[in-house]
Amino acid sequence: MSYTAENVVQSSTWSATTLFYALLLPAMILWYTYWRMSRRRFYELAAKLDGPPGLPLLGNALEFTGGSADIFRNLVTKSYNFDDSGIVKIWIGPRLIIFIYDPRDVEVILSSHVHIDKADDYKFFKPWLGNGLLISTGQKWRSHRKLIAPTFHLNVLKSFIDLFNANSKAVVEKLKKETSNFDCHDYMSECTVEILLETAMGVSKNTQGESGFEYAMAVMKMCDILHLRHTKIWLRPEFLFNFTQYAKNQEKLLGVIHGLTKKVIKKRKEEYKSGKKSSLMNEINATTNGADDTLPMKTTSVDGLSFGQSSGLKDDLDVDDNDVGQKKRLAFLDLLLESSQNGVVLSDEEIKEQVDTIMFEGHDTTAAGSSFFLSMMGIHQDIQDKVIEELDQIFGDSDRPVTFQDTLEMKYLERCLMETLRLYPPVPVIGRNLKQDITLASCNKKIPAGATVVVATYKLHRRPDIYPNPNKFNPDNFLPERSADRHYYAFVPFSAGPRSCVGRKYAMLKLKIILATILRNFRVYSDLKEEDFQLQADIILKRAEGFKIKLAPRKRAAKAF
Ligand code: HEM
Repeated sequence: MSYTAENVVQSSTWSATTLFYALLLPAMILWYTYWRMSRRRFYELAAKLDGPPGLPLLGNALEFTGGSADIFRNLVTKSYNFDDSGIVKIWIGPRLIIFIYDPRDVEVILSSHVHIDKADDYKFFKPWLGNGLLISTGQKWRSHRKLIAPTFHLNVLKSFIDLFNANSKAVVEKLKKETSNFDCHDYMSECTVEILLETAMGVSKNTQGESGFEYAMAVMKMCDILHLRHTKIWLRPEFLFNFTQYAKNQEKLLGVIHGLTKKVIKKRKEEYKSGKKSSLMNEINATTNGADDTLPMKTTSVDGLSFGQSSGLKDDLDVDDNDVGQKKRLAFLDLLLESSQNGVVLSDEEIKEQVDTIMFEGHDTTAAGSSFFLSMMGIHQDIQDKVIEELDQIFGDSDRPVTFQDTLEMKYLERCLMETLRLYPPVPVIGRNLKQDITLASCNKKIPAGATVVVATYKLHRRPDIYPNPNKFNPDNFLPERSADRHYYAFVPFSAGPRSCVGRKYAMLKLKIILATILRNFRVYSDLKEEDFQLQADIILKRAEGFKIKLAPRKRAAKAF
């Protein structure tokens, strides 16, 4: 054998490689042992919590395979085994996730000013929403929330009523062409995006044109991509996602979405510089100066009306008007622009992030809520009769637009809406990352810092000990005397506490006007029953088969005004 220089190099490379692999395995075992030991307390506390058995290393990850509807059904069915304990622990690889659905435990999380960090799953929103209100945390979230919450004050919302009416009328006109079974979600989605464009961004219908429609479509398609990334495990890592066609589509869609947001902000900024007040600001000032006296100026809440949450709960949307000075009563984008002109509170980028966040949060949630409501009406004809009776009492044969006072009188419709949000909460889970241990109020057990806690709203809302016959659609669950007996945190479709939904009152008011307008014009039917629903919970709860209903013009109905 001849020892050429080439052979010597080859054999030393080989022995170095062998040595590397020979050391790799023990190094990995050592690292893993150290890692497990450093998390010993984490594992000890986790072991005390109930949950289904999992596989080594993978944990319960295999439960998340299959289609969205299969995953949802599987998780809900398996969770029944843990109904007595009120919590379910699962592992996805090294990640510990605890689902909670006892109102006492839900209160510990949602009422806290400490546990406000969103779960890692929200990171897919980053390219779209940046550090907007939904995702941000700490001081940034606190200061922006303080700034934004007053723009959802009831007196600001009242000034949107004409726009809500005009868009409701427009959707009724579009629905007239549907003569057989169809999916109402597309209509609800388009309508909510258009309303948001007008109310939050001040883009009027006349100027929306093609760009408004293109934007609405892009928002809807972006939601689809995000939904996919939440359910398809292989689409989660950035480096794999970036290889797919979805990543390319996402880039294009974000171009459209961010393009319009930037354009609108730029235009409004120029108007501000030239001293031109927006038409929305003028309307709000007219309204808050007493043009509409259905509600005293100071009022933020109305007796007997909870605007979507237990009436005993209060959040920063319920602050007294005295604390929300006249200047702060501006429409969303106007307020952000004014703040940025007057100081350093918000940069252009931050304004863009907040506008994008409102457009996302305000659209898909409301579209799902209204589509579930229409489905319920179609299935429960006797209940629809009562809603129609109430509307006929309020409006008679008149085809006049809905006023704020009318919405206060829609008590039965409101109960149906609340019952819809109970059975089909558009946001079926709320995830938080724990930075500190918490002790569960229901059982005194601890959840360790580092775990993800998921408030399982869907399950909480169907607890048999809180809602008798919990799977039955029964609007009487929201009769005042029944609600009064319940734990405040037993009904949280809009979350609750300091990180509650900032659009809660906006959503309830808008939904009442859209849904009342539809039911003044049509009777809803459904061929399917609730047992036929294939629910999927990606981010927003939906019917996988689509929200199929049928409409028939109402005989006595007022024409769309
Ligand atoms: C039926 C309709 C709606 C439902 C069920 C709903 C539900 C929720 C829920 C459960 C959260 C908490 C999410 C979490 O912590 O992970 C939330 C947050 C939020 N919602 Fe809504 N929402 C609705 C409509 C709206 C509307 C119309 C807007 C705006 C116009 C809006 C804006 C927001 C914002 C900005 C947040 C983040 C608040 C923060 O973290 O401080 N939502 N919503």
